[in-house]
Amino acid sequence: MATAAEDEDKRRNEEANEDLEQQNQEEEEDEDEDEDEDEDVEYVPRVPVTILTGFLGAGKSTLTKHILTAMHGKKFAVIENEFGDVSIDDDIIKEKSEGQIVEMLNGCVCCTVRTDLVKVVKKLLQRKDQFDAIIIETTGMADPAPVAQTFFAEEEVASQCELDGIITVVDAKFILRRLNEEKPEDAKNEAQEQLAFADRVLLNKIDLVSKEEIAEIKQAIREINSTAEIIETERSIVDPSRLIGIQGFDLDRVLEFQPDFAPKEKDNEAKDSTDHDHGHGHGHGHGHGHGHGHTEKKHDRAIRSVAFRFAGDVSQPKLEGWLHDLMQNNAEQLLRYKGVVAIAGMPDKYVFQGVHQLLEGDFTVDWKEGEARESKMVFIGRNLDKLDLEESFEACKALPTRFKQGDRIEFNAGDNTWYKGRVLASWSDGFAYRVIADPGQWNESDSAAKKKDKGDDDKEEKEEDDENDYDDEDEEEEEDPSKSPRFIPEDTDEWIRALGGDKVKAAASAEGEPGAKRVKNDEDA
Ligand SMILES: Nc1nc2c(ncn2[C@@H]2O[C@H](COP(=O)(O)OP(=O)(O)OP(=O)(O)O)[C@@H](O)[C@H]2O)c(=O)[nH]1
Repeated sequence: MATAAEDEDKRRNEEANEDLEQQNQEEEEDEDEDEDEDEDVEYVPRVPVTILTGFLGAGKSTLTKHILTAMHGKKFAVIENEFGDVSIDDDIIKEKSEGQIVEMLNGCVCCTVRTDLVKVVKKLLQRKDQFDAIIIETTGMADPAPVAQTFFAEEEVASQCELDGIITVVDAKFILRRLNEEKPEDAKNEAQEQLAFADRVLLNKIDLVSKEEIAEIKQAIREINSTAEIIETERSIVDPSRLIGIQGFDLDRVLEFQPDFAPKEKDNEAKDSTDHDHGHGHGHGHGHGHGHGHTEKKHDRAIRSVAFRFAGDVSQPKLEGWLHDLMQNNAEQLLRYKGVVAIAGMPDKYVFQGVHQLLEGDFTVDWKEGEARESKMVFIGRNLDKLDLEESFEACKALPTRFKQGDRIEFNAGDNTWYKGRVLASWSDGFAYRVIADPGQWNESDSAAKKKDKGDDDKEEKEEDDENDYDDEDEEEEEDPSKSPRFIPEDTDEWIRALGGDKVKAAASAEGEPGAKRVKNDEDA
């Protein structure tokens, strides 16, 4: 026969489930409404933008001309960026580009003329019905990052344009020399930088090098950027559809990326990362190792890519913290990164990508049935410490939770108050737990008392609240933990504990045992 405690337990469970059902129904209704609203919004496609980079004389203008003539039926607006006032490329390109729009931009697009770039793009957007896409040919010395950033950071530009990809043209004859060039402290090696950002690499002028040299160059490029496709060309001749419309910056497309997980790389990386541990922030890696043996050269390069993959799920709050820390501490070093992550409690893949601190992340498509949930990512940057990245990411792994569905617990609702309640689900919607408080856990007089205790500092705020009774009621409704389920970010004693947590802890330490013991459900009833 059921005891009174069991009956009470059953009743609370039923109430909690009813609440949950009602909430789910409301959420579904909201979603339907959102969809209806979406249907009313006119969808205006954004103008794709391709950035062409590559060292001086690599073959960028040759490529631009080729695209303009070979991509029949498409119209482009080309932004030509040159250092000097005399625009030679302008004339050459205009010759080739009947019906295409060519805008010149003097000065280096990544430094002095960034605001000019915005102006030129805005001007072009006024007649965007006249072209299908924009191509920006940067000067050979340009850093692609600020150019790319313009298309995220400038609101008007970002809302009408989308970065399609960064194409880096490489001069096969000189690239190794450029990559190994020693630079003064703090100076950037532009050739490394341009390769790091690339979504596609055009290995041009292959007529000037041997097959063995091509293999060596590809290896050197791979060390810097393990994800970009390398296309060998002569006179920059390539099917333009391999370069334009690639959606290299599209989050969904990032799903398709396959970082090169060559096993040999792993050994090198581990060694490499310790090499770089001692030198932070000063472009180390140029200064030592003057030998010109090929193995030595590898370790001279400050820019490299590190890629890794992990099986299993990660915790969303931990991942967010990790990405936040990365952006705070390493944004300058991180040139380009992409990742696909399995988040505990979420059916869809989380995809992130970015350039320096401009991180974009979103949930995209679902994990397929039977597909192994795993996380894979690649970081391309300066002086990256692979071990550190791997270890810090591994710390984001979702650990098994202590409590299971139906367990009675106490939880912290973020107001330093412990509420008694029950676990509705674990690893739910990216959080460790979804819980609901027992009925009557929260009441208005407690809340008023808490507010009073907060003292005079909040007086102004309170007056504002009084003026706006309607909003106030809404807020309190939402904050009532007895009415709506709460999400608990982490399975720690700071957020969730066994019923009677403090008492249990005291008892446990009195017995000389570390930590709290689990409490049986019926002990509380
Ligand atoms: N041998 C050889 N020469 C090439 C090839 N591609 C381009 N060139 C030549 O290399 C020179 C430089 O090419 P451009 O296209 O002007 O190079 P760029 O990258 O635009 O140069 P900058 O604007 O100065 O940065 C030109 O004389 C081209 O004709 C190639 O595949 N093989």
